[in-house]
Amino acid sequence: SEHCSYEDADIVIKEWNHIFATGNSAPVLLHLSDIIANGFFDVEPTARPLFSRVNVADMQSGEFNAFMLRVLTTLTELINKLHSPEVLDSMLEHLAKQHAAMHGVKHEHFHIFRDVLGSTFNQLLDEYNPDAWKNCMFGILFGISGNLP
Ligand code: HEM
Repeated sequence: SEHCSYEDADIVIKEWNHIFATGNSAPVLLHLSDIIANGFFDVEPTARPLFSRVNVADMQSGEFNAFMLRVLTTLTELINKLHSPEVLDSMLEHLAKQHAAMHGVKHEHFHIFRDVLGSTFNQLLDEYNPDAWKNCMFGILFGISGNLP
């Protein structure tokens, strides 16, 4: 199924928030950020200039780490709203507008990002149910990127 069921959402919420239950989430988030950013730019090096404002030239910099933490913190907020579709949709609509205003961000980038998140979480989360994540991330990623060129 491609629909994020209540049970799928429960699984994703639990598997993601396990990071925060450890009590030492910051290094885990930074490690995930690093793997995700490198994975994304390995596949799509031409997207690097889109992130020059956040100092992608030095991916260990405070600016780039802070940017990646904003993205993962936002993803956390979205995941935690999977049971509240109206709130989730309004958050996604806001993110869709922000991303649409960034020249050069394309729908295809979100397909790459989806695959990189999937393989990263599959390897690094303590528990990862691929079907639940696939079903629920579809709505999140499509909600941000559905109207992009
Ligand atoms: C789950 C997926 C994503 C989430 C939750 C997300 C979230 C965010 C957030 C919170 C910001 C900062 C907005 C601000 O405060 O100014 C941002 C900026 C940005 N995002 Fe995303 N994003 C996602 C995927 C992507 C993808 C796949 C791309 C691909 C090109 C992308 C490109 C950008 C760019 C270029 C910026 C602006 C960086 C800057 O500040 O100069 N995002 N995103």
